[in-house]
Amino acid sequence: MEPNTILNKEAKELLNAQTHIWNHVLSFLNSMALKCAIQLGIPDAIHKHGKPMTLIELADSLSVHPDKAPCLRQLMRLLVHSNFFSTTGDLPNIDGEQRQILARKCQEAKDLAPNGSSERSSPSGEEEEEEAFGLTLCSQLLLKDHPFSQTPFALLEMDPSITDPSHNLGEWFRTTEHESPFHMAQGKNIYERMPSVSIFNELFNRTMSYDSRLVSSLLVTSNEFKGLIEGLESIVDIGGGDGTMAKAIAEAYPNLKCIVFDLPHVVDGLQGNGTNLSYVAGDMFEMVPRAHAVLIKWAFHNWSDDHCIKALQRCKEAIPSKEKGGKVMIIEMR
Ligand SMILES: C[S@@+](CC[C@H](N)C(=O)[O-])C[C@H]1O[C@@H](n2cnc3c(N)ncnc32)[C@H](O)[C@@H]1O
Repeated sequence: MEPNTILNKEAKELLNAQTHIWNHVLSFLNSMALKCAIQLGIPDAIHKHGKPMTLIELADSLSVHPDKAPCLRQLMRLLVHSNFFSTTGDLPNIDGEQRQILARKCQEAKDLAPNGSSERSSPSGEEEEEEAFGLTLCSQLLLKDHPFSQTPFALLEMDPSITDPSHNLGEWFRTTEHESPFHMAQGKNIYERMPSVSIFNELFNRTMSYDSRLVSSLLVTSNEFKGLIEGLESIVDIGGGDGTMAKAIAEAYPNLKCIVFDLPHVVDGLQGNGTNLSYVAGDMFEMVPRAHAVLIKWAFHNWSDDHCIKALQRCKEAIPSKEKGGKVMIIEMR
């Protein structure tokens, strides 16, 4: 092998390693860019427009200051790269002078537009920007009114109360008393904290409900699920939240008795359907309502192995033995 080749390979590997580190260090910007798109309402603005939007139209409809239009373009480029938006035109690099032109065009469009709308006829005689940003399936799932909207999930997981504790992960490893970095930061685990922060509680339950809508729409009528619940008289959804999943099951299988079991602050005040859906409040580490099967969807997600073993033991006590048809169904995080 040529010495030069060896040197090139090493140099390449070195640069790749450095790039790898940089990508990891900066990957939080992907999350924050997505959060910003949600905060600005970009998916809904494009959806409302009914067709892909040029940058100028977008900046105008979002009330982004014209000086910030070049930054909005960078944001959109990043989000196109991450497959959140499509683009009809090329996305060429723009230099300093082009940036100024873009900011000027946005300002002109804004000045000319009647009552602040983005409608304008090429104000400076220059060619209109060709690139226009459209929705992809991923950004459709971020629309506020989409039945499977992932916006609550995104806002929940990127809430500072969830992200801040991870800055102290190293410190957490050196302590014994805290079960999680969240616990170390707040002095409580997420479920103990929830009842006292109603906005967070509401966002959390909404997040889970939207996820259950999506999962239940795919799962409940599948042949695999039908096979699993065949012959069962009752099922209890452990940590079943607001009951979105159990409701879907109860509707699809009117002869199956469905129980939603969750902590009091989640299920208190929720009403069953008077026939095959009911709510029970309690603690899965103490006692689980009796049923022929237990369904566990994301319910063990925030708990230690010891906690999960304890809750599983309670679940086993609540159902008939396997020989008599008892079943534990676990639908965990993908
Ligand atoms: C991640 S959420 C999952 C909710 C629902 N299964 C879903 O997938 O949409 C976890 C649920 O477990 C509940 N939970 C936490 N600790 C519990 C306990 N000790 N007993 C019963 N439910 C509990 C929470 O209140 C929350 O609704």
